[in-house]
Amino acid sequence: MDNWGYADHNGPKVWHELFPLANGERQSPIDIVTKAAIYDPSLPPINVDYDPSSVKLIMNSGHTFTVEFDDGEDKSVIRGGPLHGSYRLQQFHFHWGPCDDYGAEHKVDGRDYPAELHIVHWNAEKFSSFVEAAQNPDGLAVLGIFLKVRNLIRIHLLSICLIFLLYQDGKQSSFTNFDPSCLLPDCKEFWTYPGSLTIPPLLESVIWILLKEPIAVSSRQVWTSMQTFHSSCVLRGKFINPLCLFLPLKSCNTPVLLFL
Ligand SMILES: NS(=O)(=O)/N=C1/NCCS1
Ligand SMILES: [Zn+2]
Repeated sequence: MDNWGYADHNGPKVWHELFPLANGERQSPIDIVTKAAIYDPSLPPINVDYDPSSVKLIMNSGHTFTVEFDDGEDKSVIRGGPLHGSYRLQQFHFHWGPCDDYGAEHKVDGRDYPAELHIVHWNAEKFSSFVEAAQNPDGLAVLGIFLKVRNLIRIHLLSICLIFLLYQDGKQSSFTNFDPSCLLPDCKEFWTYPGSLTIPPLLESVIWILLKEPIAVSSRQVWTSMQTFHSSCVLRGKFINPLCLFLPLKSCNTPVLLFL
């Protein structure tokens, strides 16, 4: 089943048929039961240090769109929290659903969020490549951020927009000067646990760091920008780099994103 997906015939319920790790000991995603979480005062704060010039391209992977970074040196790294040393930024991507009621991968006390951002890093202090790091229990660190909407229609619009982009399967576009730390909430309190990739091959090599505070998608802005985005795509008929359309605007202490 190379064409794994999220349908009944190739979705998570049958991934174990070709990816036995699906029945492993530290599989992600999980439901964060907040009352069962244990506060560890010895953990330092999370510290991200991203160089905007390290962004390379945005591509449609067929399951999401991924923004990739130059990870040939320690230009953009994350440190702190449960991590020993620095982990190098490799890419970020989103997960969303067919409607605004669910779509994120992790849950919090059984609650679904409409979408989830994953910022992926690998342990370049111990390993020589992402691929090698991904084979080891402390190889990857993924920073997970939940997305919420001020009113539910908005993530649905995001899905519509991104489905449009996903029809451009395999397409990619160059991209310059983007600092993903603008996508983070001001509050960096987190939950952490040892888990896995949430998509095949489901490798159990991820130290998950999930921020407690979700980021907000503005409603008024999205509606306006959706019209602009739709007309520009229809007029040009070519792959539009969606990240050049994110305009993080700080407001009420939460980065407000313009999803188009
Ligand atoms: N969703 S995820 O971040 O756990 N999965 C990934 N697969 C390849 C790089 S990150
Ligand atoms: Zn992911």
